Amino acid sequence: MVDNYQGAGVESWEILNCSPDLPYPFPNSSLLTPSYSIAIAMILCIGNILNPTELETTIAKLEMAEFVDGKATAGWHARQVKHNTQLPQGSPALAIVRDIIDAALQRHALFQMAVRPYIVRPVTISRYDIGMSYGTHIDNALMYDPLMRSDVSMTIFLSDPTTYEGGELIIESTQGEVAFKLPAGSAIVYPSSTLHRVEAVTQGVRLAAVTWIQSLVRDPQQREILFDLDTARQTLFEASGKTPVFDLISKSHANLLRQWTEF
Ligand SMILES: O=C(O)CCC(=O)C(=O)O
Ligand SMILES: [Fe+2]
Repeated sequence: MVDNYQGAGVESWEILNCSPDLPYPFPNSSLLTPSYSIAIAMILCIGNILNPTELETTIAKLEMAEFVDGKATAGWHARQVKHNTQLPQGSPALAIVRDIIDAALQRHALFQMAVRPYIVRPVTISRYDIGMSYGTHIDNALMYDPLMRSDVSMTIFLSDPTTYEGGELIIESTQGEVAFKLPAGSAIVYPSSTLHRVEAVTQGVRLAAVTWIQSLVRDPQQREILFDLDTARQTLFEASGKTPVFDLISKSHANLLRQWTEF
């Protein structure tokens, strides 16, 4: 088996345009259109990570669940700026929602292709009521149970963005800050190496699932090259089948993957 994604219909994948200048949602059926608008490699917004049924079940579980102070799971420095609540370990709702999201991530071809997950942490479910925020921080590089390195951070937005004010995820780069607030059920994946924060919620409630991933390809620029090559060869395959050009790109893709993976 070469990989899981060969021949997958590119049209069925949905990349959202992350550009803050454009209204969301901004579904984009072409994988060839750049979807990341700032200089950090591999910031990707993925539409409909959860389908409507999964989203509905998740929200129903969270509406009845009890949340606790989120400081417990932050590193000693992030704790100072973390003002939110989370589902506690042992919460029945957490177990159900984790299963739903885990299954959704495993079957999602675009997530798999862009992130190349080796270890995906069980999600944390957070809730920001009015006045809550999470100030600028860097995510822990190493995480335990299971022991892993965080390469990719992910937020799955669970609340309809029209139901709350504020709560944008802000990612800092040398070129400035970019704000993300995605439709419910959509996700952003971004390198864990970035400083980021969640703006204060000023109206409504922001629910989100966050997690961290150790990738088979730790370098975001290498991940981006592999993603672009994979996208190009699959688009070529859709257009003209298994041509010699397709074979050449597939060869380069496979051989770079061989050079750059670690586990
Ligand atoms: O809720 C978010 O969008 C991000 C939260 C975050 O940065 C974290 O939990 O480390
Ligand atoms: Fe974070």
